[in-house]
Amino acid sequence: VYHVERRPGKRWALQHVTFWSDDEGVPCHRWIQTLNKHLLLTSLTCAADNVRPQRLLVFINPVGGRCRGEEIYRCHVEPIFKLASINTHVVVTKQANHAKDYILNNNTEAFDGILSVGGDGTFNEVMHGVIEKAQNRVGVGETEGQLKPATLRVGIIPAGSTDCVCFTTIGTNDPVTAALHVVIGDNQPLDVCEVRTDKAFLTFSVTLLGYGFYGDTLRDSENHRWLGPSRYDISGIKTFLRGASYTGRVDFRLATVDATGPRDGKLCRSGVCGRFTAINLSAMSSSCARCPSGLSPAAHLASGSADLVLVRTCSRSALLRFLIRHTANQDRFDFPFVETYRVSEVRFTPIAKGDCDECEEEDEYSIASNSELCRGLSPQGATPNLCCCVSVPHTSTVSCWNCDGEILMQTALNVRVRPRLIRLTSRHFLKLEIGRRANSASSIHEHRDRAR
Ligand SMILES: Nc1ncnc2c1ncn2[C@@H]1O[C@H](COP(=O)(O)OP(=O)(O)OP(=O)(O)O)[C@@H](O)[C@H]1O
Repeated sequence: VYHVERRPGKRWALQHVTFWSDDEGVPCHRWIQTLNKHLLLTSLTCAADNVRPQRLLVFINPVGGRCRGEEIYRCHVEPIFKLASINTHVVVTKQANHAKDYILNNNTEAFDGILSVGGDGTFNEVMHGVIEKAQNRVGVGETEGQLKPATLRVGIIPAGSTDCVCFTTIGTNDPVTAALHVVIGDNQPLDVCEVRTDKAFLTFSVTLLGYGFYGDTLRDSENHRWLGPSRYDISGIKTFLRGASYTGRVDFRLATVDATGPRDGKLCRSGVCGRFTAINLSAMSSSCARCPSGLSPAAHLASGSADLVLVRTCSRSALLRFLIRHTANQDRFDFPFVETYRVSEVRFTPIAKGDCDECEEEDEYSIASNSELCRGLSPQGATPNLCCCVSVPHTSTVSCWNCDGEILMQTALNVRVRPRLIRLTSRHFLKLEIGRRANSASSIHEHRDRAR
């Protein structure tokens, strides 16, 4: 009998127990029948969507991370699925967007779920595919109304560079652990951020929307792809040394736990304006091996909100202290230049010259000097004539957005959290929630549901 054994570091391993019987009158197949019947009963008495999957569609990205996707799947995951009698249809992707197009153009009703073997980019493709399919081809993003939650579960077997989605949801980027979560039928709803410009839908995001520091780091890392995952370290150091900050206005709607409505008491904050080293919006804690507790450790997975972290312009030493706290288990928000909000909607606008009332004010944490002022056009020409307080030395007057590891060139964005839009084949680990989120009614409900 195969079973899951929990190991340190949130890892799960496959173990087995062998039973012997001296009584020849109890044939082996009766033991097996009884156990299978019991397993079936257990699944049926849990929530209906907790049933173990029997047929999965699997996409393998052969070029993600260290190009080990196929090897990881064949050596570590496929044997587990065979033991669990899960039938699979495997597609090795041939180019970007192959997985999304496949989902949209083929019948997926026969499957209990779709897995991506790769990094966050591959997962993102699969997620876009299932969300778009769930809208019955109405055209995702064409409407600003409700979006239908996707019923098909999506899962991730980590084989990428950062594997943020996997690490955040199951606590490790170990492929065997991820496969075991799939096998036992774990699933968890997940909020998704819908990203638009004023005119059009752009994309969905689940991990990080980062402007400034994380946007610049990603943009620079694209020049060093040949370095593999370590390109993020090199580019992170370069971005830190540049010390750029950008001017903009951030408007947002604070999240509350109640349903929305004209009398819901939701507050609408507007006009947080100034120079920012980083603007981060996380719909989940966004953790990875380097930053195990994540960019925003207490972000919920499925509460209809996201965590907005505004890092105002600051000295390099202050920024370094802020970044170092991400690697240790310390409060990274306990700095006077860091503001945090739990929000349901955000709008970001880069500020044009003359539009910023706060430019004249001396910023306590500013590292800009007049010699660093840059008044050129943005690289995209989208936001020309930027405010004179933009302190971007040497190169660019605007940053770009890092959207789950992909670059967005549009700088002015509207983001709305779409609650529980997809279901993930994972189990949210409770310790973090109980320890840090006990003051939230929604998390208390989540605990109660889970306890049931
Ligand atoms: N066969 C392929 N050839 C080229 N690109 C592909 C192929 N299959 C998928 N892709 C694209 O590769 C991109 C990167 O893949 P992925 O995100 O899985 O790896 P990564 O960037 O190394 O990992 P992470 O996102 O975790 O840092 C994805 O955006 C995906 O669309």
